Amino acid sequence: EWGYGANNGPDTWHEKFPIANGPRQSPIDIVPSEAQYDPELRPLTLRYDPSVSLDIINNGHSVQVTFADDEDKSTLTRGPVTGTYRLKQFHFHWGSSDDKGSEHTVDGKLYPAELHLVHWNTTYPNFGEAASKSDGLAVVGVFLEIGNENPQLQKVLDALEAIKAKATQTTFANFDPTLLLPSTLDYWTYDGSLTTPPLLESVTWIVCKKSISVSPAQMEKFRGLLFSTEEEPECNMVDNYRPPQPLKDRKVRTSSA
Ligand SMILES: O=C(Nc1cc(S(=O)(=O)[N+](=O)[O-])cc([N+](=O)[O-])c1O)Nc1c(F)c(F)c(F)c(F)c1F
Ligand SMILES: [Zn+2]
Repeated sequence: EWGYGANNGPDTWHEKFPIANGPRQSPIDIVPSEAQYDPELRPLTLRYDPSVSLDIINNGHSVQVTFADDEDKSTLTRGPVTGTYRLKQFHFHWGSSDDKGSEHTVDGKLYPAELHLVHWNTTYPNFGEAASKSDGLAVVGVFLEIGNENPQLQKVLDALEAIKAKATQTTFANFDPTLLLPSTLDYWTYDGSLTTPPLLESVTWIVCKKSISVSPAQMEKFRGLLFSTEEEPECNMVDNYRPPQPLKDRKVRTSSA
């Protein structure tokens, strides 16, 4: 089973998922001076409804909050996409120390963590169908930076005690992910992939320029999670990030000059 360890980590994924060496893999190092301002890019419109948040899961790779996606209640529109994309889940990637943890980097800078909000294109019947199409998914990435305690993030962290081990979950109702977003939604965008197997090249990445805060104590809460099940020896869930991949024949566009 793939993971982030020495024997099953990102450098081995190509064995079962050859697309790992494909033309549009994620994450990437974002170089702001090389990003192309595109005046046709519209503001990103995120409209989230807390009533459709369902549960919080330790899936053995990350902590994920899932949403009911049978109606257009939590959507992503405009920005670099056409049509309507529905929020399916959000999750995080983080490090074993504050000097690493994000998947995207900016001029080589790593952040302590990165939030991913995963949406699927409603021109397709469901998430699984969309995930195999080149315009099927849109993931919003938000960097977490060490600073003041983040009260909205704390609601997620307070639920972690109940889902310490892999394959555990609990209900997580009335959570509004809007409160996890930065104050302005200027972004970089490029065509990429899932950053975990199956690494499908179906993601329009929308990486926010502004970060949100996380305190050192809050980072420690993420690090208390386990990759391991209740039956296995404890293995802390840390460094669950894929390193940057070759840009190859791609351009990064920016929504603001
Ligand atoms: O649902 C998925 N979510 C997902 C994506 C990422 S991601 O880091 O790749 N991402 O896109 O942000 C990270 C985590 N995570 O919990 O760490 C995730 O759970 N992945 C996924 C899948 F598991 C499949 F079996 C599949 F068929 C498919 F189409 C998928 F897209
Ligand atoms: Zn992710």
